[in-house]
Amino acid sequence: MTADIPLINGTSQCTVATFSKAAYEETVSFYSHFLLLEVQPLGTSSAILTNGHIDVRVTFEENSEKQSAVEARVKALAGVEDSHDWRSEASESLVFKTSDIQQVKSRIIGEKWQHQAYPTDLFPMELYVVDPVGNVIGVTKTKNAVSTMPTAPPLRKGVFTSTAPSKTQSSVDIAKSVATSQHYPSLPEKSQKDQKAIAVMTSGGDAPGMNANVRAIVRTAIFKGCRPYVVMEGYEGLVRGGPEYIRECTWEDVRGWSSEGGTNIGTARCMEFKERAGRLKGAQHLIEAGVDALIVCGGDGSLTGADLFRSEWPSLIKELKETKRISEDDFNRYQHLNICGTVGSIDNDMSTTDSTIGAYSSLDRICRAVDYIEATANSHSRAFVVEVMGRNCGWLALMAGIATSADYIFIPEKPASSREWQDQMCDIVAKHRARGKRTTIVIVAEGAIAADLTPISPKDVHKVLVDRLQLDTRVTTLGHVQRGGTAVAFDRILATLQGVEAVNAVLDSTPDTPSPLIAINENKLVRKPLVDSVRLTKSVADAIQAKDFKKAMALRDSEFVEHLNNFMAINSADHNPPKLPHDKRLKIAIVNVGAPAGGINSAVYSMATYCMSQGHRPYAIYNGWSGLARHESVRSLSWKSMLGWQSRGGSEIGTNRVTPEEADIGMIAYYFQKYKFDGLIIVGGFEAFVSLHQLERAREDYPAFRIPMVLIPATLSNNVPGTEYSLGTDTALNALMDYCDVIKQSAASTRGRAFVVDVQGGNSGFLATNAGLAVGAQVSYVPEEGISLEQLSQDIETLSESFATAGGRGRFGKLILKSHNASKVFTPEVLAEVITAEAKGQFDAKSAIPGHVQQGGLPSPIDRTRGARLAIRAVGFIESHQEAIRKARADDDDFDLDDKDVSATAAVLGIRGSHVVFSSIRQLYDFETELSKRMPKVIHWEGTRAIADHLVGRKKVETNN
Ligand SMILES: Nc1ncnc2c1ncn2[C@@H]1O[C@H](COP(=O)(O)OP(=O)(O)OP(=O)(O)O)[C@@H](O)[C@H]1O
Ligand SMILES: O=P(O)(O)OC[C@H]1O[C@](O)(CO)[C@@H](O)[C@@H]1O
Ligand SMILES: [Mg+2]
Repeated sequence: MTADIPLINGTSQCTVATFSKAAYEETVSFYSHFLLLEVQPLGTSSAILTNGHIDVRVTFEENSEKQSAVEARVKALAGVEDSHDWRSEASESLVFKTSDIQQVKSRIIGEKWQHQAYPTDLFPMELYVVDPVGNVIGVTKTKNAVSTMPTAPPLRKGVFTSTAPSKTQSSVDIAKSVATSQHYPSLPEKSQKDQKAIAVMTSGGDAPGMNANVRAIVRTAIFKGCRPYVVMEGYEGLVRGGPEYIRECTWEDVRGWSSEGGTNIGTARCMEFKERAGRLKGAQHLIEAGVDALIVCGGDGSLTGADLFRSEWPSLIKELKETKRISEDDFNRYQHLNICGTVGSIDNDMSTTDSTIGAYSSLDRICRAVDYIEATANSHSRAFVVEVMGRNCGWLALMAGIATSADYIFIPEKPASSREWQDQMCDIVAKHRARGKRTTIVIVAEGAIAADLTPISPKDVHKVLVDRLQLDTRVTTLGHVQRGGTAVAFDRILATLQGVEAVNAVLDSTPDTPSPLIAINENKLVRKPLVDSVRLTKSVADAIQAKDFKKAMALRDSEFVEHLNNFMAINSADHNPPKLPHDKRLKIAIVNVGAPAGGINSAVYSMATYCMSQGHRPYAIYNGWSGLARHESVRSLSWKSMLGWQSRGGSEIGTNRVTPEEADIGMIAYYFQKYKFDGLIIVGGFEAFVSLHQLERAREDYPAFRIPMVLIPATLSNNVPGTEYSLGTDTALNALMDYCDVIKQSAASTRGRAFVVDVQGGNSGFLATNAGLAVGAQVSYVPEEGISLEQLSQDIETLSESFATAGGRGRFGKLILKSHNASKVFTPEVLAEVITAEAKGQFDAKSAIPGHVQQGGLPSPIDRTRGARLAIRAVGFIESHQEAIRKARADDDDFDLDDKDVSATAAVLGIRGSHVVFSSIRQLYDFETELSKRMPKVIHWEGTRAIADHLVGRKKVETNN
């Protein structure tokens, strides 16, 4: 059958639609072959179905300026190679094979539906939806590339038989014909052949964040025009097979999952999969289900299994073919196993990634528990031995040790002989007690061992503390509490972004590309070859088994080693002799500037204790620059005075927003001179950034500032140039996320309600964007974009559609996050009123103001441990720049501020991509800062916004700026 679609002049600006989002999705999932065409004002296009081929014709106006851009875009959308001869003189003709139609579908439907990566900058457009037999079954709107699909009967048949292109027939006419047609098309058999099916499974111990990972994979697969599947119960589901265990999934199936703990698709430890026979069944079942690609979210064991499965695949399918369990066709089609790992495990034991999904949630549970224990331990002056999980890996114990300033930790990577650990632990604990500490916390990793590989149990430790130190001691085994509860913000965001990246990786993969593992290094997602990560992970375990602990440490990721060294240095502060000789010992000051942020106290505590371990003298400038200028508020920090700071929120040494120039820079220089500071660490946000700039400029007039100075960014706004991460952002994100979870629950219970939440962050949309991603908010409005009327009405329309689709069924609470500075006119109250009015009784909206709750109470483990790490790096910076600045300082007349080596001695310590870097304040202030906005020029989280939108199906209106 041949059906022609009339040519349409695409200049029409009307909104045309034929079906609702739900109907659209239903249609898409019913038909496997769709073609969406775009029609631009620049030209015309048509599609003709001829015997298994779709012939797309694109005709461009002569000499159109945008012609080549459009042409390139059409080519890209169609997935055609450059080598295709798709142009002829008068009109262009592009012939797709039927298999190519899928490409068109997957690219265009997916992208169009979510409006991502669409050429909105090029032209307004119209879209046709054409079913496999050539019927136009939908036309969507033209203006600003926003497709509007209000509720209307689905699947109206509209067969256009005119063979002569009609330039007068508008898209409105077409839509009307479609909508008023009385005939429904006979629905063809679902053909899934060429559409990629992507399955996801969770395996091994469950980990908070796995659900967010599954949600992101399912929705991104749909977004990309693929069919998502879930494999229930981990490898057990693969081995059992069938539709009960390998299930196709829909957009709605995963609604709300990012806020749920555990894994909703089940997990297992499957012994059968460890045998070849089990994997053979798994391969057969995957092929039977038509799955093209498998994403495994699990720990080291699961990914070892995945890697083995991948390497064995050719022999597995060969055997399946020879034993006639799969057909020749299937054998040919499933030649390669397209597999990808997203690492989900609380243990954080996979090499090559800094963090596994779930590890920081587990750490959060541990830190809370130890914080609670501290109170009772303090009351009774008791010792507690706390056992934490981590079978072969000490990451949880180590990080908990830093975050709670535990007295001693046991981890499998650094065992000692039985005598050694007993002596060392008793020595440290006894000294801490002698200096007035009333509590003792010892953290034991589940897999702790002595140097002869014999396990060390909490009972063994308890016995030593009682027998040798006569301490009143209790043991607490935290157990599965550590795997329970919902994921922290970091895990939700990591899991979500890794899920999106996993689908991208699967779609990019060719038979020649190695199977990837999606890792994170510092702040950057990276694809690593799965086989290498598995090999490296195994080599750590092998080295431990071989008692080669040095090698085990060397094979561990560098961040792990850094944390361990830091823990030992901080912990030895009060009793080991200082490391550095007298002539290398310095006087280092620390000051807090700006609003309080989680992790600041940890930075001060770690800086001071690390200084002590090195032999430096740490000073605190209390109450910021004004405290110094007015009251000479400088005190040297003592070990005992800082007990418990690690886990406290706010700023123990006091903070405010006053800059040196506002306070009195001359007085500040005088006190710097008086105390003979050799280095300065500033912890704070944008005012701290400005402070560092002012001090650096003032070096000209005040030699006292000719010392190394470093800023550790700390602000929930995360707007300090030179870093992608500021202390306090994680604490704030969690505080906001917890708040949102609670009100979302309320909204969901009421069924028809949306909340507009006011979010802090100055001119930075970081908090709103990332919290939006973590809680699955429908919309986030940020200062970088503002709130346009068009976008607002589009968002209200989308909200209405969603509520209409839900029809009062199911848990359906909606959140709208609004950065406080996104709009002065649209306050949360006004937004809520407008939305309620526009909803016309269908639903209502309320405003919610979390306010300073967002500054967080207890600092998150991420902020505590990063605070420690960055503070110690900052001290290292001051140590390593002494020589350069001393030389420059020697000749006062010749002190050259602009000398590169000199300006490098005043820097911001930041995380940029996969690196921790020091960037000179001069460079940042002069070239990388939008001063009037108090923002960096480059917004590093911009890409996250598009992902957050596509995961909730938000439609974006094109803006001209
Ligand atoms: N060497 C292997 N070969 C084949 N399959 C394996 C292998 N190791 C593990 N698996 C499969 O992966 C499953 C989960 O592995 P494991 O129990 O080690 O958990 P994990 O993925 O490391 O997660 P976690 O340690 O966080 O609980 C196993 O039950 C088994 O089905
Ligand atoms: O809960 P299960 O299956 O007994 O497994 C416990 C193990 O799983 C882990 O929690 C990892 O998920 C390990 O830390 C622990 O040893
Ligand atoms: Mg494991």
